[in-house]
Amino acid sequence: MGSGQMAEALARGLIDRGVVQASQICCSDPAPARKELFRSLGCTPYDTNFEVAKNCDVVFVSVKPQYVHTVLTEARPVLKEDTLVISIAAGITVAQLLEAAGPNARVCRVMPNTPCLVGETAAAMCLGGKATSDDGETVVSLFSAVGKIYQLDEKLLAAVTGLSGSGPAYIYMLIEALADGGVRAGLPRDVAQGLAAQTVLGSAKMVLETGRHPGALKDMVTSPGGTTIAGVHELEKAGFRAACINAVVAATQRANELSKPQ
Ligand SMILES: NC(=O)C1=CN([C@@H]2O[C@H](COP(=O)(O)OP(=O)(O)OC[C@H]3O[C@@H](n4cnc5c(N)ncnc54)[C@H](O)[C@@H]3O)[C@@H](O)[C@H]2O)C=CC1
Ligand SMILES: O=C(O)[C@@H]1CCC=N1
Repeated sequence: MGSGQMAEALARGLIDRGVVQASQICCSDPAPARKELFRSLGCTPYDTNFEVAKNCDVVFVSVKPQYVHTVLTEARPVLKEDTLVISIAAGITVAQLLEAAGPNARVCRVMPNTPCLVGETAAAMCLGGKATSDDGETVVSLFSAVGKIYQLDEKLLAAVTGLSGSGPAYIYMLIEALADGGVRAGLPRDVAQGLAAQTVLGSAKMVLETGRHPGALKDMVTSPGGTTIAGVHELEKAGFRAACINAVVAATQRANELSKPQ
C-alpha cells in the first residue's frame, strides 16, 4: 500500500534477487504513473488498499507517515488472522499501527533504506501486536535477501531512521562533494565520480570485513606529513564530524516528531 520510491526499491530488490516473483506482488497507489511503473515490473496494481490487503499474506505499508492511519483503516476489514503487516513509515509506532489495524493485527515495523535496490540495505525491525517469532523470521529472510537487518527495541528505531534510513542521502552528498573536489583538482567528472563512489564502497568494506575501528583504518591512510593529514585537517576545521553527528541527531528528532499527531 503506497508504491513510491521506497516501495519500488524494495520490490525491485526482492524481484531481482529471486526472493519473490513479480507476479506475487500487488500494489496500490493513487498516482497512475506509479501503478504503471509497478505494472511494467510485472506486478499487479489495484485501485484500492482494500484489494491489496485482501489479496496479500504480507502487506507493506509504504505511504508517508501521515497516511498510515488512513490506509490501515481501509485494509482493516480484510486483514486475516495470519496477515503480516510490515510498516516502513518513519516514526509510526507499533501502538499507532495497532490502533489503525486492530489490536489483534500481526505487525512489524521496519526501517530500511533505498540500497535494498542493489541488495545492500541497512535495516532494523521490531515486532508488535500478535506477530509471532515465525513472522519475525519471515521479515528477517525477506530483508536479509536485500541486505542486513537488525532486530532492536522499538525505542531505537528513531535513531536507526536518523542514521541508516536517511543515511544514503548523506553519503550521496559526500560522493558528490568528493567528485566536485576531484573536478576542481582537474579530473574529468566521470572519473572523479567513479573514484569517489568506489572509495566509499571500498572503505565501507574495510570497516565491515576487517572489523577494525574506523579510526585505526584512517590512521593506516595517514602518512606522517603526507597528503591525507592535510585533507583530514581541513575536514576537522570545517566541523565534518560534528556535522555528521548533528545530521543523525536532527533526523532522529524529526523521526520522533513524526510519531506525534500531525
Ligand atoms: N525513501 C526512503 O529512503 C525511505 C522511506 N521510508 C518510508 O517509506 C514511506 C514512503 O516514503 P517514500 O517512498 O520516500 O515516499 P513516496 O512519496 O515516494 O511514496 C509514497 C507513495 O504513496 C502514495 N500514496 C499516497 N496516498 C496513498 C494512499 N492513500 N494509498 C496508497 N498510496 C498512497 C503516493 O502516491 C506515493 O507514490 C514513508 O513512510 C517513509 O518514511 C523508510 C525508509 C527509507
Ligand atoms: O526522509 C524520510 O522521511 C524517509 C525516512 C527515512 C528516509 N527517508
